[in-house]
Amino acid sequence: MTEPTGRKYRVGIAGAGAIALASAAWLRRAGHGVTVWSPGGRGADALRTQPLEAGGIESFSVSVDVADDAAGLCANSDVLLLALPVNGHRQVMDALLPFLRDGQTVIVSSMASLSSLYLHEAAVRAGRRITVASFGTTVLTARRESGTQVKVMTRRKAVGVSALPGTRVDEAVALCTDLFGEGFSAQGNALASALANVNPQSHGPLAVFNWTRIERAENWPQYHCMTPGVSRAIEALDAERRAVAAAFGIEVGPIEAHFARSFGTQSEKLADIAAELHAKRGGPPGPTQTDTRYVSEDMPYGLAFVEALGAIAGVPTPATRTIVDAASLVNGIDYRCGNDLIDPLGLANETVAGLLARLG
Ligand SMILES: NC(=O)C1=CN([C@@H]2O[C@H](COP(=O)(O)OP(=O)(O)OC[C@H]3O[C@@H](n4cnc5c(N)ncnc54)[C@H](OP(=O)(O)O)[C@@H]3O)[C@@H](O)[C@H]2O)C=CC1
Ligand SMILES: CC(C)(CO)C(=O)C(=O)O
Repeated sequence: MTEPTGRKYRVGIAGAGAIALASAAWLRRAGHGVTVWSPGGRGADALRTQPLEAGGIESFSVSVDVADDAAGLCANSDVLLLALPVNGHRQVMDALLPFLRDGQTVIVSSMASLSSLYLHEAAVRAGRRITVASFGTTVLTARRESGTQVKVMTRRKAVGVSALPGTRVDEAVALCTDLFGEGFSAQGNALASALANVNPQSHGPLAVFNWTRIERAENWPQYHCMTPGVSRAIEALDAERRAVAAAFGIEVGPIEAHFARSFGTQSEKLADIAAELHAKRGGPPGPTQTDTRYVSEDMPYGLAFVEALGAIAGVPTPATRTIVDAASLVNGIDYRCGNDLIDPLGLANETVAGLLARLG
């Protein structure tokens, strides 16, 4: 196991939402310097004058710095952490790129749709030697409660890390361990990280089959509403995710193992895991806005991406297609058109061997 060295870093966090604020609080408390940047410009304003308060599994408050723009964030940081929905990755990566320095590492949490490959290839074209590390999930789970308050629900015990270039993966694991503590291990490549992200497979059916609750802004405990039927749909999507990964020579564990690793669940069947989580935690509440990232992020960047990979590898993905179609129909948005990474990554003309070669 990699042990922390005790080295302290200046960490720049792009994002001011739940995971950005939770990570800021955890890193600052561990003694790292932290600067936060809200890409829209306003999300971190209150932190200029007030402390950041963490609640949930631990309660404490810290002070963090706030950057005015991408240039200020990069100038003040040894390491960058991207903590925002994947819808914003391309735009934020484009904003950061001119200011990244050789030797810097950018950690993408959580990564989907190979956004980290987009950044790494853009950096190479610009003559920059950076490392892009990816998690297919987050270290913490959290909800933002206000501009200065975040509720942290979990610190995951095990998180996989991949790197671009792939040769930098051990350094990426060591860096993450220095920042957050133990529990990080090397993941094969960035595609393994992207396909280890199970949010789309769980959030997709959860949102589609609870859509009236979302539209009516009802209070619905997410795991209580992950009923046996919804769990069956999630299992079907999960089987397709794993089949697509296998076609690229990547073995990803089943969603049940993800829940056991992240939340310590004991049950074997997904519906029982959901019941266990509901009994243990009662939450989190399901989303109550129709632009929830459970659809706006997880459909285009998660499920439509699995479909695109399935098309490359000749793996059918009918259950995934059904959920993307249903979400598109019910929300009046074609989620297959909403992924701004598939085109610049050139996935329409890619092959299995060609894509794997770019991840080395
Ligand atoms: N919360 C959780 O427990 C978990 C989250 N994740 C994943 O982690 C990532 C971050 O999640 P979370 O922090 O909860 O998300 P939030 O919705 O809380 O993130 C909000 C932040 O993202 C920025 N943002 C949102 N959309 C865009 C965009 N299109 N362009 C630029 N910036 C944007 C906002 O910008 P601004 O400041 O300008 O308003 C804000 O800073 C997501 O990929 C999510 O799926 C994964 C597992 C658990
Ligand atoms: C907290 C949790 C587990 C809920 O699905 C999550 O992954 C998210 O919010 O994205």
